[in-house]
Amino acid sequence: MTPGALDLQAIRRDLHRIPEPGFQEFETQRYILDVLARLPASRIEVKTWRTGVLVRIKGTAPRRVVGYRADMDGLPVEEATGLAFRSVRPGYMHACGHDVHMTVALGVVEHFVHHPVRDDLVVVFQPAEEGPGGALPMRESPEFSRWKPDWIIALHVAPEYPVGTIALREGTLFAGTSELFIDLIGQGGHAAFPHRAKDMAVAAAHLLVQLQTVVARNLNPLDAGVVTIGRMEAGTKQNIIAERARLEGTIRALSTESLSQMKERIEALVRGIEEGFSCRATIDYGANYQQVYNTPDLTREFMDWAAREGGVTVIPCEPAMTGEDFGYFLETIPGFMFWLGVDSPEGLHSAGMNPDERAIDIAVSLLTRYFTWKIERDAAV
Ligand SMILES: CC(=O)N[C@@H](CCC[C@H](N)C(=O)O)C(=O)O
Repeated sequence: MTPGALDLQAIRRDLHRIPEPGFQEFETQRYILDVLARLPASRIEVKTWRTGVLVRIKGTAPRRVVGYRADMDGLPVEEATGLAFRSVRPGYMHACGHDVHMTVALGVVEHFVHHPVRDDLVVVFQPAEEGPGGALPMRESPEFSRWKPDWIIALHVAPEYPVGTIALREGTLFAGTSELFIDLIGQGGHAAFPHRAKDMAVAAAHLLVQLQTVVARNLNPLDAGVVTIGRMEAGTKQNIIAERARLEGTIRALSTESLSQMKERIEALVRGIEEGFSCRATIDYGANYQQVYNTPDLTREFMDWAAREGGVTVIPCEPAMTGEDFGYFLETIPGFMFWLGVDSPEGLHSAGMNPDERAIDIAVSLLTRYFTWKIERDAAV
């Protein structure tokens, strides 16, 4: 195989067709393993962890291990891009760009297989970023621990930035998040006799509105937080009073303290609903993600290098309320994440999300030149 022989556009389109839920990325994993099998075996070692893949590319005189991470899962979104290579999985789509992330990672692997550098490079394909979170259990696994990088980076596609740009900042880039699942249990009954029932549709409607005060009336306006209920259901039929209701959402904040404060407030509101509507309620916080905190000196060094030699426009940006379990890698390993401009007409998690594929080559070139420069520069110091 000759350098640059992988057709990255075709790979991205193949991956785009087969989005899978977190920890069910079986076909995606097989596909990645097949692509890796097309590269010369002498320089790479490949391991699997659950539905993820870890690749170690041997350095020529390794002193350190450099890490790069891509995520793998899709989202429950019915694709509406009209693309010829649209998802073949009804109701599932790569609406968060993980198909692009994996393709860039494969491009990075291919480059370093043919252009080895001094240090070992570990490229991680991590499952379940959208939930329930693959980063923390992967980080704690023996497979990852044995190859633990000394520093690690990752990117995320950014629909709102033009191709040829990247955006990042030192310190907090993404919020800390917690999923939120609230179940309300009342008493069902005939629609004609509300006085003999405990209507959880009405209770859920009240709670939905009250939750809007958690940030607006409790957090310091100079702190950032968000509560979104993305799914709500109640009842079984139009003429039966709903015995049960469920609200599903996510809460986010830029500081751990604010996230705890929001949880306390939610719990107080839910207790109030129990009292006011004579019902029982349970709260489940599901998966919680650590903030993505970019190591300041590494990030600054990368921003300076990228503006000078990266061939991209570097945009210093504000933190975003998106979440990313990459924050768990950054909790114990220095590194950073950056936004990659892909100029999509519709945003992340939308049915029309359609990244400009030119960003793939730009990212592979940026990353491979940066790793090469940094590894050589650090070896010289
Ligand atoms: C980049 C991005 O969109 N990430 C997701 C992460 C999901 C976290 C978790 N499942 C939650 O909903 O809190 C995001 O929604 O920001």
